[in-house]
Amino acid sequence: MEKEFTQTQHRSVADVSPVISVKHFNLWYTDFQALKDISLDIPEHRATAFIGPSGCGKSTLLRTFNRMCDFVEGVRAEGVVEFKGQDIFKTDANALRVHVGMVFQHPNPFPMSIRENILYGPARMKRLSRDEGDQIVERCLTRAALWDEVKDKLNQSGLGLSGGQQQRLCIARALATSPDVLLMDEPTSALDPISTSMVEELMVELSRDHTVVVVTHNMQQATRVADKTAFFYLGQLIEEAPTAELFSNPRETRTQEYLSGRFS
Ligand SMILES: Nc1ncnc2c1ncn2[C@@H]1O[C@H](COP(=O)(O)OP(=O)(O)OP(=O)(O)O)[C@@H](O)[C@H]1O
Repeated sequence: MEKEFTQTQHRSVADVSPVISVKHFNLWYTDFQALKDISLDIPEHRATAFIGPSGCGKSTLLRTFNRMCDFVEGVRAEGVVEFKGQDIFKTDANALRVHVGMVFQHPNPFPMSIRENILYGPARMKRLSRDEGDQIVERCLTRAALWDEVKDKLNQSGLGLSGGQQQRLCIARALATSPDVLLMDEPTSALDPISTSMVEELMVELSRDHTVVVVTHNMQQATRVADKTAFFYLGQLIEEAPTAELFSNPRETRTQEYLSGRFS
């Protein structure tokens, strides 16, 4: 039987430069204010978790980081979000998404081969030789801990893989443009425990040379993978701290109540 992933060795987030900086950020869906005066730094090459009850704005903030919110009609934002010191609303959104990749809750391979899934992004950035393509495919699938399972069927459809394999394929696809930041929106909520464990291990591994930001409803997952955790409630950032500190010694009453299961 596979061993459950049990990482709890958090890395320090003190004095780590932020790769994303949010300053007094507000966001409205038409008249509804979903994010209220958020200020937060995302440390580079660390894993950060967003936790909080349903509807508190975690996914909205995550989707802001690569301007996915641009696709929603009626969205209005105020305040600043910087990626590597540049205001993301003053840069080209497609260029931003090359550097800030996304993995969704439900695995969503494109209806094409495993190889084509991986090369989808890179092939749009430059013309690739067969060798270059092969190298990217092997590097990304190896990084996503999927190479050994699929190396003999790279030309088969990505849709033919199991749910857990599909999610690792989506992670490999997100890695193919060599992003600095990987956004993950409840990436294991549709997966079985073994696949969940593999993806959690991957998040920790990837956060050594990428920045990982994960939205999760699973408190144990946040403690296992994240170096820093931010707790949101009704569109506000209530508290952010190194993960061990936030879970063992929350400062705010609402954080204490949420962590002790008094509301969900
Ligand atoms: N496209 C949209 N149009 C209008 N309102 C939206 C839209 N997306 C989200 N909202 C609202 O904004 C608020 C924050 O939603 P969001 O999905 O960011 O919360 P969340 O904390 O990620 O929730 P969950 O944990 O359930 O995914 C909710 O009240 C939600 O109904």
